[in-house]
Amino acid sequence: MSYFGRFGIKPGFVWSSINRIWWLVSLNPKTLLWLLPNISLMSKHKLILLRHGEGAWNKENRFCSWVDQKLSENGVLEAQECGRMLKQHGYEFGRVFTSILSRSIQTAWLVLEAMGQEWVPITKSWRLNERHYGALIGLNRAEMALNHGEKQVKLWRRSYDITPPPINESHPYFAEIYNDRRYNTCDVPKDELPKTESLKEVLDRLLPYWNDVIIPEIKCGQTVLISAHGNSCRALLKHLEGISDTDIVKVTLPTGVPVLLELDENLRPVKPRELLGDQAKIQAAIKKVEDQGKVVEGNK
Ligand SMILES: O=C(OP(=O)(O)O)[C@H](O)COP(=O)(O)O
Repeated sequence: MSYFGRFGIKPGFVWSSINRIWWLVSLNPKTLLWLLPNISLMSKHKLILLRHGEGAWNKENRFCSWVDQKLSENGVLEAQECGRMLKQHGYEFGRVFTSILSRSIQTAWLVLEAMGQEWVPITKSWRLNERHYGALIGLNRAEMALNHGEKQVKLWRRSYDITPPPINESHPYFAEIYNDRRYNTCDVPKDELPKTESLKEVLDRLLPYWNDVIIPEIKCGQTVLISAHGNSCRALLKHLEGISDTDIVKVTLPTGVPVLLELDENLRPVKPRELLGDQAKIQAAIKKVEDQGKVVEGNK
């Protein structure tokens, strides 16, 4: 799909618009002076999506998902650095949204603290939780790749509509997750909470929250930070950027790197997403996350 196609813009429309603009400018070059500032006005809202800083199980290469883990020492530094960078860029958040998992909440606290914006309201919902990885929770990705093949692990991790086997009561983390009282506070009964999810199912449970709770804040003019997880952020990116079911496989987010989306008044992106920070470091971090699903050399 073309770049414009991702945003639902047909190629014919793009060419006819370019021709029309060219025609206007050739009639009167001063049109350019009017056009340039107005193009930048198309961006009405700035939204920051953030995968939390590194958690203890990111480091151990285990599927963490709904297991509640705190940030590692490195994750704390990543979140603080992210806050300092957002402050330098002049961001002033009006609302922050997190999941109900500690690593996303702790990241939001550290970011706001580094920005001197601790007072900004934080709203939490299970609907921003990481994808429920079902029976895969707690397992090591590299060992899974050795036992099931790298291709299968990539399908489980990155495909749109493949659902891993569900978690059941014999799973070592079942009780820890479902006896946790945070799940009594959800807007669905505990026994209706997921036992596994594809990315599609993450989007299905996230969208009502995005539409009913987050969008109204953005439309009121608030600059919003969503501090969430690799896959809940991927699901939202897929929705906002109109990424196809096949292309979403190629999207991987590193920890602690803010993703800037500039949206028009209808909350459609006006330019490609921007991962803020040192681009070489960001590419290396993305590769590191992708490589988590590969067999470790010595074990082949
Ligand atoms: O807990 C997880 O994501 P998170 O660290 O963003 O919360 C998942 O285990 C991420 O795994 P993945 O990168 O294999 O999708």
